[in-house]
Amino acid sequence: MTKQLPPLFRDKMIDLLGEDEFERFLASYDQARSYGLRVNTSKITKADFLDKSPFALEPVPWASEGFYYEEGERPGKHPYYHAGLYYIQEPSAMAPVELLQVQPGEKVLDLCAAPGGKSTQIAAKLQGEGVLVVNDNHSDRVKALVKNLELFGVRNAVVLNERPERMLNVFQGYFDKILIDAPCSGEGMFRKEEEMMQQWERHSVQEFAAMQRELLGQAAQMLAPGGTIVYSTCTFSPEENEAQIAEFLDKHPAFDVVPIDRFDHGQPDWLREPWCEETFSAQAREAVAGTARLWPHRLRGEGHYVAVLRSEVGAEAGVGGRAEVGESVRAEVGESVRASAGAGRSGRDALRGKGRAGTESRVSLEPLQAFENELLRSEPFAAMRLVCYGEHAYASPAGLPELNGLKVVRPGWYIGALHRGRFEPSHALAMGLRLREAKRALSLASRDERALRYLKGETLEVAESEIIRDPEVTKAAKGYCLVCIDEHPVGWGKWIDGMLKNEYPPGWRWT
Ligand SMILES: C[S@@+](CC[C@H](N)C(=O)[O-])C[C@H]1O[C@@H](n2cnc3c(N)ncnc32)[C@H](O)[C@@H]1O
Repeated sequence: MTKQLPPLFRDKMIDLLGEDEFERFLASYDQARSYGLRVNTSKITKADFLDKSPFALEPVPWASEGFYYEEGERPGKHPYYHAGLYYIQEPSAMAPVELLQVQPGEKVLDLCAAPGGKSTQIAAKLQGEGVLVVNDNHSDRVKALVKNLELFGVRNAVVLNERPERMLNVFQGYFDKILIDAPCSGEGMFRKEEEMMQQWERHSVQEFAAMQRELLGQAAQMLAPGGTIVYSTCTFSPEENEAQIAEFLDKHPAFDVVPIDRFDHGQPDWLREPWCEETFSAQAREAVAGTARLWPHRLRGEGHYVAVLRSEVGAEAGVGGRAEVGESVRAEVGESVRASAGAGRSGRDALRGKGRAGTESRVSLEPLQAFENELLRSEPFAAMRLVCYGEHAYASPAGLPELNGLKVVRPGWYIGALHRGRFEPSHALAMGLRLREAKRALSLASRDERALRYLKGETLEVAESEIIRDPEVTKAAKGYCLVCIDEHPVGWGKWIDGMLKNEYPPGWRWT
């Protein structure tokens, strides 16, 4: 393995680390890597998960919900994975969100979010309260992001597929917290993913540094006064790390670095030729010592860099000044979602929406209301804004600005389709519910062979007595029911005469 490191990378690391430290660093490439998962505490408490965990777990010291599991375990092949009880995540990658210190109720942006590892971590910290906007400019990667958020049962996320410069006017000074998990040269991932080495040879560090500089400036404009940005990369190069932060601090005097004590420090000494120009202020150079480096030879995880940047409480909103948008933000018919109904019940009998052709349509909400009355014990959308996109209904988190003109992939929690007078609940709705919220449900034990058969998409034999319902409220067993495994929702089924018709989506099935 060590022989295959790109020679230029090897030479640069010797220059940065010195011969002795480099030898220790190099030896880490021959050591086994660590594997991690993070418990979804919006679905299950850590204690309950540890009680029923089928894997031997050991806490990741820097991530409150993170655990190491042993090589050879296959957490992706367990019904609890399909129930969204955890996310499989490299342990060092858990650090940035932990350092963002997200609190329930905050407005949080994950600017470079796909495939969503850190978005799901933020969502768990928000506990369903507040607003989570996640964005990625890569349209294919956004699909995985949507799937991971749905699997995690996130209710309060909006998914965008935008270039950040087009978001500036809409979100000027809006967010309490912003994560920039920046596109980078990926040097810290060489051990985990060897193909990153070929990618490193194709793209220069300078190419990524230019993108990172822009992203930092754009995030500053979308941050509320007193807000926090966490900037992270999975690379070692000072050009993409300390130099980005020093340059940002010199350009944005309203920001300070919040020092991180838990990890090795950032390296002011590396702010020099041949890696960087030596033009940074003494203050900025000193401040980068408060940023963090996660080294694969000094902890159980891959290589990362993290900086926490806080803006002054009294700073002007959008501290970078007014948004400079290269092109005007225009409405994209068919891409944007018109939100027109309030959250109140009275405004819910019909929704005005936009169809793909851009024609205004009125969508009757009666079938959705009938479904809620029949199936849902709680009112999960009560504090949200219902929006329609063609036939598709979403519950959007309260307090969002109008998103017109932006490429919105999900304006909120996807509830289902209103089609020819019927309501078809979405898989995302099932994943975002709890067993206690359903008036009709089936809970299979994970050891019951039908649990796996359900996940494979098979029709099941289910006795009427197995359908959980409160006879006071719902007498009939017939119809939609929330299917759970060990009481955790995994999807919908339709029960009739001793059979459960399987509604588990084909793209999600156990293979
Ligand atoms: C390091 S990855 C993010 C990983 C993700 N945070 C996670 O934890 O799963 C960086 C992401 O940035 C996206 N990206 C690159 N340039 C971008 C830009 N200008 N704006 C938004 N996203 C961008 C890439 O498509 C990529 O998905």
